[in-house]
Amino acid sequence: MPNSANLRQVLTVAEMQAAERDLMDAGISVHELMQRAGQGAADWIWRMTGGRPVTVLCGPGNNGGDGYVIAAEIARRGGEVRVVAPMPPKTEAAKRAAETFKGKVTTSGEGLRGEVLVDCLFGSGLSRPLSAEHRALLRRLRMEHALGVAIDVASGVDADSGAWPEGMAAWDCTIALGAWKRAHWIGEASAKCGTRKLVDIGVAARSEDEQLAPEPDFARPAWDAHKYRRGLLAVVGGAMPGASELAACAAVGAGAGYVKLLGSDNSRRQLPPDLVEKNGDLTELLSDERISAILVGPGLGRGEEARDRLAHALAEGEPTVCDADALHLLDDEMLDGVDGTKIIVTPHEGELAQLCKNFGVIAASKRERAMAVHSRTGLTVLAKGPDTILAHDGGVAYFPQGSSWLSVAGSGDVLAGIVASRLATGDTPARAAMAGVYLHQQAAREAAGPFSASDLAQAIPAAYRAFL
Ligand SMILES: NC(=O)C1=CN([C@@H]2O[C@H](COP(=O)(O)OP(=O)(O)OC[C@H]3O[C@@H](n4cnc5c(N)ncnc54)[C@H](OP(=O)(O)O)[C@@H]3O)[C@@H](O)[C@H]2O)[C@@H](O)CC1
Ligand SMILES: [K+]
Repeated sequence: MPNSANLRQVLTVAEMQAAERDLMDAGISVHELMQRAGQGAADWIWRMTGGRPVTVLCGPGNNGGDGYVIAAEIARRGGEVRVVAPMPPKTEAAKRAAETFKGKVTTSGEGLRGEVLVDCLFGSGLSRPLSAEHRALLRRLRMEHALGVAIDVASGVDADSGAWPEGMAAWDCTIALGAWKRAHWIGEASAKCGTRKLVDIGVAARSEDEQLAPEPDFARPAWDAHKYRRGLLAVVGGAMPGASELAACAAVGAGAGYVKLLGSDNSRRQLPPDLVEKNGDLTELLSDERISAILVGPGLGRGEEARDRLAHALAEGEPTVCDADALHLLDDEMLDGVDGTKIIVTPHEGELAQLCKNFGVIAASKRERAMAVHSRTGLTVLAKGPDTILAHDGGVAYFPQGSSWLSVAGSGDVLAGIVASRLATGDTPARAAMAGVYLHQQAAREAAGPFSASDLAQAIPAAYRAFL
């Protein structure tokens, strides 16, 4: 994924329209933008499909206009291409684009069997749900073509929420025009848009409020590094030691120089050789000045003792990751006198709902819930799941979708360990969370599912190397 700011920004439909106006104010016509968008998309389609017969479904607006540019360009390159246009072009730019396509145009495409379907029925200008007729047309054409490519956003998708039209088949590829929209990264649309490509049409970086998280760029330890300088992470264990051990194992390979497990019992268990465990009075154990970050929550329990251990951990004022059980115990009372901006919470859907309840937050979508908890508390909120969303002091960050093999018990403990390890190295909460998600996803690639959570933890050093 490109790392420059304008190619990472995620724009709403309204922001995209404003960006388009800015470009026009700078003297670039809609026609020129459509040429850039359509030619760029045709380029990707040509590369992906290698000249196989293409059907372009064109709607009445500028998304349809892009479709005519794509069709004309494929024909110019010698490809076999036809257009299905259930409605004639309505906008000036689309009419002009339609004139440049000299090939076959039909209104229904009945009896057409092709190899590649390019969907330009509706894009970001969708103003109401798809009619039954349009749904049926899309479904039929999609079934009759082996490969489906959606232009900008799949027809019928709400570009701002990622809501997917019921019963609509998934696409193999979606080519975003000008900038990413939220639907490329969140909601059901993010899971069904297939491979994502972005065509740069010259939209400038407008704001960093919403962006695709940049990939981490790790460096080797400095020549004079030692284990404490690289970061000492304290993992506060609790009633169920397995989860905190797993998180600690994951943390070992993710950047911190030293990971210490602070247990709550003295029972002798077989620990992995890289883990150091200390038992005893938590306040005393946490008083080690060299500790640079704390992880608390996995296996903590939710009773009085757990509450007490969490309060002790937070009282240290160190950069801290709160996960799992800690997310049930966090509330205004627990955060009283604590600097929330130093804390990352890593909730899944259910835990995010619990946080909302604990902090009296009511919001409709996962994105809004994460943002509301962040603005209410100052916490950095990493709302994990198939569409992970990070609400942080710089705005909202989105991520490519990770492997579905990550849906395994203990996967969340591994993520918490990785994020905490990054925090221990001195990363800001936002950077630690972003790097953590990418490392977790890369570890899943390295472990090549199906894997257990401990296989995943073992794959972290290899994942780390991928970002060096
Ligand atoms: N922004 C940029 O910089 C650039 C944008 N570009 C492209 O423009 C696209 C946005 O174009 P757009 O605004 O013309 O909207 P689009 O999606 O074609 O649809 C609007 C038409 O569909 C109609 N309509 C809507 N919903 C309907 C429904 N359910 N059922 C039936 N009709 C429905 C609607 O009718 P109306 O609501 O007016 O009745 C109107 O006629 C964008 O996705 C990108 O591909 C690039 O070319 C260049 C740079
Ligand atoms: K489309």
